[in-house]
Amino acid sequence: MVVPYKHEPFTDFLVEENKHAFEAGLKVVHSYLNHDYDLVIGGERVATKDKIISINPANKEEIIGSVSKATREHAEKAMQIADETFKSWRKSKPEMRADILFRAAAIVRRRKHEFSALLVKEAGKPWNEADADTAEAIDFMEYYGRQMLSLKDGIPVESRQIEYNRFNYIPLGVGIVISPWNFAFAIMAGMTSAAFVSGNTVLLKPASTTPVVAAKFIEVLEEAGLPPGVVNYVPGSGAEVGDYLVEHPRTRFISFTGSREVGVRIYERAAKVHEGQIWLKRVIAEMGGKDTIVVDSSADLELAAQSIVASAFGFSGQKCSACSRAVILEDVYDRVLTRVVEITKNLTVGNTKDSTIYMGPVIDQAAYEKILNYIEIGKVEGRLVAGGNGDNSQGFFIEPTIFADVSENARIMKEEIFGPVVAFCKARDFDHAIDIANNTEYGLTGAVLTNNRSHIEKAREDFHVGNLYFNRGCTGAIVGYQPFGGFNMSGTDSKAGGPDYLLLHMQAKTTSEML
Ligand SMILES: NC(=O)c1ccc[n+]([C@@H]2O[C@H](COP(=O)([O-])OP(=O)(O)OC[C@H]3O[C@@H](n4cnc5c(N)ncnc54)[C@H](O)[C@@H]3O)[C@@H](O)[C@H]2O)c1
Ligand SMILES: N[C@@H](CCC=O)C(=O)O
Repeated sequence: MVVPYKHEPFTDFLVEENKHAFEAGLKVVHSYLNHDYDLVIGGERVATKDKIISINPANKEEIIGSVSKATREHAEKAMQIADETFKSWRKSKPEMRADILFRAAAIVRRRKHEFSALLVKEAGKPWNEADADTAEAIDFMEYYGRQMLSLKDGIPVESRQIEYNRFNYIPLGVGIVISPWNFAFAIMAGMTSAAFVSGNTVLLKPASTTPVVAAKFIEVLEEAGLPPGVVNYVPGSGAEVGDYLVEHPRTRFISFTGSREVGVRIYERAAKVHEGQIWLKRVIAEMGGKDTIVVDSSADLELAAQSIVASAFGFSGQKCSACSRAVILEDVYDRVLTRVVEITKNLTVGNTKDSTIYMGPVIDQAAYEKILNYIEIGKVEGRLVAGGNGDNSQGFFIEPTIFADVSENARIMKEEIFGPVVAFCKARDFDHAIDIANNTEYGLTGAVLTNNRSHIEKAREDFHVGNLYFNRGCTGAIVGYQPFGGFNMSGTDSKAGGPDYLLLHMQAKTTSEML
């Protein structure tokens, strides 16, 4: 019997011992900086001349690793191997597949601070955010392993006296896992684990800015006993390898997490049936957000201000769940804004190798430019009350930025910025606040700060987001506790870390035997 699932606790870095343990993790990562990582196809290492160079976004000079870059030929080879491996893997015992995940989780837990330190280096995460990312990766493995055990015998259905009916879930086939850089470990590991524990084989294409943590995860899976060919590691260009695999007739499903733009492209391309294809591809797509915190007049205003700051600027606002719109009822608007500005002006920005830094860099030059461009738009659409500047001399740093008095139809109220920028908007009353919150094509997360029960009930019914929180911020869902996924253009609401997630990777089969 496995012990009941419980989420991995977060580390308190005020405890000296934990701080030292994390520093030791950073040293381990330093010992393998600038190493080469090969593709892994059918268990074989394949080196290519063309490389993806992964750098530290806080220090452009520091190379995290050079990663081989798959071409279409490599992708084709990996597809053939995954397709072949599926013939045996689909019949492997679910208990064995779950055991591999439990062992992989145990290996990561033992090397927890090393993995988090790698996220500090490769993604520019502050220590607490990196620690949460690693904890979530462990949680996904522990949770999906248990989910597989609970689904392995199917669900009872009725039988008449003359027959014996069964209803079981079987795997789909080869899945393409395309992961983002912002939860470079958790989301990548979660999507991959769900796919293979359900009996599918996988081609994993991680984000090009964070491929090293994915290479390390592959090593963990090998150590945990995953047979060759079940998960194949094929980092490469989205346009070249991504499109090729999405359109491949042997691709059975695509599990994607990333931007709306790429998600829609994948959804459209996957819908086309190609020659030789004998199924309709399934697409699991989790995309962007434009998430809102609503504060009413009855709220604890200090809690509201702290929640807005943490949700807007944690990991530099680079979360699909980040608060990029604060909608405040007009009678408390000035007080909340003043307090948020005050807290924000005390936040530290810099290289997160130092544990005391609150906010690190944004991920790369393209993100830096895009965010600064939105800041320029914000200067026209609102009143700049904090931040507004960037510095990319060493890394890609942008100050936490607040715009006040932004109209509900402004671009910075509608478009995902994916950086440390929050817009404040005034609402006449609570109904107006919920209308503003819903006035976007996304529907991922939201929060309401209130002590008014009827406002809670109204928001529960009318605030149209996949993850709605009361009296807290809008980030930080925990696997198995707050299944995560959004409505509308935020994706297919697949609810990662929830009880239905594995079913998206399987198909139900009914068998009926006459007695
Ligand atoms: N809803 C969620 O659960 C969730 C979680 C994390 C991030 N996100 C979203 O992800 C975005 C940030 O991540 P990102 O910058 O890595 O997103 P992105 O869409 O740029 O990239 C995501 C992945 O898609 C790949 N890709 C790019 N073009 C492709 C193509 N043509 N075919 C196939 N794959 C292709 C990328 O290489 C990467 O691996 C934000 O919009 C954020 O809101 C959503
Ligand atoms: N699951 C994370 C967000 C993932 C997207 O970036 C949260 O709940 O904050």
